[in-house]
Amino acid sequence: MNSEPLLEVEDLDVHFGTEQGLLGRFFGDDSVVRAVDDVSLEIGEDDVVALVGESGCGKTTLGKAMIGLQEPTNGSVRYRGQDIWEARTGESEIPYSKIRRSLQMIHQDAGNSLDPNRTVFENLSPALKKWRPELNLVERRELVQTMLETVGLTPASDYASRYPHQLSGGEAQRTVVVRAMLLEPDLILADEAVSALDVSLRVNMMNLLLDLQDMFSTSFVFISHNMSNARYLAGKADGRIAVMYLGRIVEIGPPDEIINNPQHPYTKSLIWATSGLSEIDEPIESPPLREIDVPDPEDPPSGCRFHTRCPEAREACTEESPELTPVGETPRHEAACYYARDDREYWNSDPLPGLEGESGGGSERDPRSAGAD
Ligand SMILES: Nc1ncnc2c1ncn2[C@@H]1O[C@H](COP(=O)(O)OP(=O)(O)OP(=O)(O)O)[C@@H](O)[C@H]1O
Repeated sequence: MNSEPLLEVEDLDVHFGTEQGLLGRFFGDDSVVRAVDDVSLEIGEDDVVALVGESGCGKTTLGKAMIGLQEPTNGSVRYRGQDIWEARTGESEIPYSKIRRSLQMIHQDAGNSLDPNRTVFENLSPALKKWRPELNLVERRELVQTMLETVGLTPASDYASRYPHQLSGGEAQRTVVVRAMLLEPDLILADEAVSALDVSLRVNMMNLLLDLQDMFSTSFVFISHNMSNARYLAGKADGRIAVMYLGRIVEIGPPDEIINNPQHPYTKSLIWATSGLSEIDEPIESPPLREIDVPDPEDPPSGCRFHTRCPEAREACTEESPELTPVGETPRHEAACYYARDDREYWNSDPLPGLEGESGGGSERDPRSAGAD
């Protein structure tokens, strides 16, 4: 990975106001969903990050903000040093059109993003016409067919003249991937790009994305609620897994570390929920959670947002939200958890009611009992 980041997300918030009606507004009840809250993340050249977390934790919102499709409430996203939203709204060193072309997205529902009344070539050609005006029709056709061949849609001339309804789900998805790749982007956001496919096609599709990533050195952000897929994609590409919970990244690191040496209790619960994932999997009957229900994102818990479900939670966790900090020996492994970093204030505070004396309270890791400072 090159040292200069391709994308820098800094202190990013994306908050959505919710419809309250006249009465709610009159009484000042302006509820806000903090879909993304204080997220910082760097994506390098030729870098791969798999973003995982439960439904509604903010993965798509963060992804869209990263490629300029969602306006931040606070904070910034910079592409090669240029603030994307400043570029969009005014003067900039890198024109917004260049940024737009460089940051592409592949949606889950490929079929719907193709025009049903146009052939594959006609679906793919307009973007080329716009962004590669130097190419004539013959050259555009050649390029489209070469890319169709690259993704295994052969004979390419046959596929180029098909209509979307003549494609299977996997073929439509490959067509959408070609459309994104034709623009030679620096980064592709693949939002649940394989989850709509049959299980048998998923691995093929993931392998294709990895091959393209390798061939063109394109950076990828894969959004997935599935830890196995995240591990496969980030593992093969020597990338990272970022775990999101209620708008925040709570742990990030190399896939082997995240899976076999998770530090955040939420990551542990995700791994628990995915059978056969961890090499150190010990059969635990019940989920490593105090509370199954996810809190209301309009009214998230104070302090660490996971504290209401966390088996390691102490009073300190209800007061302040821990920052992502390096954990363990492995570079690039960070967790936002007091327990993971043997925080003194945490260990000096009381376990939450109902957790006193439980094994989950982590007393055997208490650095005070080990004589740590
Ligand atoms: N345009 C919007 N207006 C209001 N709330 C929104 C909007 N978009 C997303 N949200 C809310 O923001 C939160 C995060 O949504 P988001 O779609 O980013 O989560 P996600 O992790 O991608 O979920 P999923 O895996 O189900 O797609 C959710 O509570 C969602 O209801």
